[in-house]
Amino acid sequence: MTKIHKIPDVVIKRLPIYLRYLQQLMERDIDTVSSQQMGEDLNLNPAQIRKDLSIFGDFGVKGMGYRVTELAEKLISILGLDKQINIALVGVGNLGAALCQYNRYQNTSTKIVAIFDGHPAKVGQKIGNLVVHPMEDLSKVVKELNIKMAIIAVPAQAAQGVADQLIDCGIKVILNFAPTLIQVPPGIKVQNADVTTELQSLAYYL
Ligand SMILES: NC(=O)c1ccc[n+]([C@@H]2O[C@H](COP(=O)([O-])OP(=O)(O)OC[C@H]3O[C@@H](n4cnc5c(N)ncnc54)[C@H](O)[C@@H]3O)[C@@H](O)[C@H]2O)c1
Repeated sequence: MTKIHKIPDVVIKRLPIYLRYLQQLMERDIDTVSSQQMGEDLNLNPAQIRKDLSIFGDFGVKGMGYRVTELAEKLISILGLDKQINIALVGVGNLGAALCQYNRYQNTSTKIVAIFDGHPAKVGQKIGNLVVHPMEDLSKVVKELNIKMAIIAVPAQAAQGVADQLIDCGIKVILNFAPTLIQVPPGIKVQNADVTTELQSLAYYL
């Protein structure tokens, strides 16, 4: 499917939320859903949902709402999840190992397929069915497994260096768990995952 460019990041971030919700409806054999119902269940504005989805085409059926399976398939295609996306993870410490174990049990198209660590004691260790590679193998393994997405789970002071190495190897998108801002060249996408800032913004509602 041809990608529609310049979709706001906030919209792209909502698509997997819609998809997970639609998949839950499919498990319950629900065929159609209105934007009103989606809004209520997802705690989102129905007008916002209609606006988001209309960017990608006319999926709604008047008086019926959205056909659940059809919309889920469209979202899978839009997000590029109709094929397996191989992921490299760098930093197999507490967080990296946990992410790796979690990912193994997920029946999703995004899969951690190779793990790397800079510490000699970590190299060769088995986490689930994956063996920790040394950083020296990064370029070779990334190319062999056609990896374009990576997760950074190293300490903050090592994150930029790791990001640079990943980009040099051909990585295009990075999920960064280190609490630091990474500088990347144009064309590379970084998303930061930070439990602390999430908690801090939640504190406002107390
Ligand atoms: N975003 C979040 O919500 C969240 C939550 C917990 C931890 N973190 C962050 O995630 C990161 C990892 O946390 P942790 O508790 O797993 O740390 P950890 O010390 O247990 O693990 C870090 C791992 O990175 C490896 N490493 C260090 N420098 C490296 C380099 N240059 N190249 C390759 N590997 C290298 C270490 O050998 C170690 O195995 C930290 O930046 C931490 O602040 C984020």
